[in-house]
Amino acid sequence: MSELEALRSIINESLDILQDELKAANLPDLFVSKPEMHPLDDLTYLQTPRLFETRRILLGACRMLAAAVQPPTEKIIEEGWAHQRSQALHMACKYNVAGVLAQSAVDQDKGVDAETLAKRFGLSPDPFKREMRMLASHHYFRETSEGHFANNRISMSLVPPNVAPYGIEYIAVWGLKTAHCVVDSMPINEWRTGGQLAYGFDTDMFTFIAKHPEYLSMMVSAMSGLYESQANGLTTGRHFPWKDLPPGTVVVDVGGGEGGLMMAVGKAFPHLKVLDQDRPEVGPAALANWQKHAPELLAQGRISFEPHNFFQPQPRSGAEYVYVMRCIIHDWPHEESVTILNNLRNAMLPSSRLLIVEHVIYPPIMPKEKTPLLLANIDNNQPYKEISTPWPMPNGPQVLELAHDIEMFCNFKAKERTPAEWDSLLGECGLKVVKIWSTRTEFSIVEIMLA
Ligand SMILES: C[S@@+](CC[C@H](N)C(=O)[O-])C[C@H]1O[C@@H](n2cnc3c(N)ncnc32)[C@H](O)[C@@H]1O
Repeated sequence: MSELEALRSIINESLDILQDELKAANLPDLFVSKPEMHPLDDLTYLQTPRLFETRRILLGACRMLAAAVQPPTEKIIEEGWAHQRSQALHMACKYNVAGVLAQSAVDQDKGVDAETLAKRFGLSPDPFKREMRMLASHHYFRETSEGHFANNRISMSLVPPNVAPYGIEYIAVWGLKTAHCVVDSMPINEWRTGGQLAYGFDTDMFTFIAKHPEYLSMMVSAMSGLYESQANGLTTGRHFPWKDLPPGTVVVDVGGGEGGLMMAVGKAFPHLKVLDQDRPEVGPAALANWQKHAPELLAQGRISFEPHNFFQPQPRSGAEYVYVMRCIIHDWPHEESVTILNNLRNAMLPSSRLLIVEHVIYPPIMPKEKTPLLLANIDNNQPYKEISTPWPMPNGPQVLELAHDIEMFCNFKAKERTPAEWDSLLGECGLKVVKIWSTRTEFSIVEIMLA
């Protein structure tokens, strides 16, 4: 069978399974053009294991099919222009174009002409129209007739308070400038990160952005929105068995930020207490977050904040503690990561567990054997586990996870890790992996104990 034939059959079979899964979950078929969100677009929606895997495989197969069909030079040049798309999305978000087009006065069949929209935003009509047209050609909006634009399902996710606009602001403003310097940051003797070269600072990034409220708020909004929406997928008992932890266990979130993950854990598991450790200046924001979103946890005394510097010894040691770190180690170069992990290792007992929640990278290796499509074998009543990708698709596809990996290099000369890289780093710190739990989010949970 040729690659093209194999991809055709993967796509056909996966589409059938996708539609069956949607039907079984009482969900409408997926679509692009209608100006409304699909229930699956709610980032807190927890998909069945088979639905999640089917979408993952289908997307990978469609991307590979496009690579087979598109002339290679065209693909290379098209993707090289990706920054234009990113800036067009930035324009759409900055002026809340999708929000304006979602107003009830807008005729969704006709849309609004670019000139009216541009005037409202104080922009030149012709370039505005052309930016919108480019977005429409990538299915972000609809061009309903020449120069008239309306929302579709994709642009509806650009309407605040959905999290996508905050992500785009970070990517198109901060991320673009740091990415521009990434190649210059790669020579062996260049110690500076892409971010340091781009913005001209020589401290770590957290120190720099703490002094620049415009970047700080951009990052906090992008991270908290995206991270919070993943909490549901991380706290389901189907992944790490939180529910089996003994009553009274205290989950210590090291570098827990505004405490979103701990709030989700505390709400989902009433037998647990949660403790958020972070830099002292983060405490008031965490408290305000819980007062607003989880006053009951505060009243029950099950959630609290403790100032702690993770470069200092971990003060909480004992059988009642489970440690969590989400998106911490990936922010630090090797030496600092070892220090942070050693501080935790020194506090851990043989029975202790450390849960690192990060993007685990599975390299996109081409399959040597002809793995069949295994979607139909997935049992929705069993815990979620990634299936091997069918031939001829490479392992993965992990487009988002790998983008985060490069972003960690741009910002910190840090990284996301493969399972082998986790073994190596943890081994250096007297720790070892118990299990890597896949979740139906972009994160995995790496369960760790003393070696
Ligand atoms: C990427 S955020 C992750 C926040 C949180 N774990 C989450 O997933 O939502 C990194 C966190 O590390 C914290 N941090 C940075 N340096 C720290 C230090 N030396 N000690 C403790 N926390 C620190 C920051 O304040 C920030 O909250």
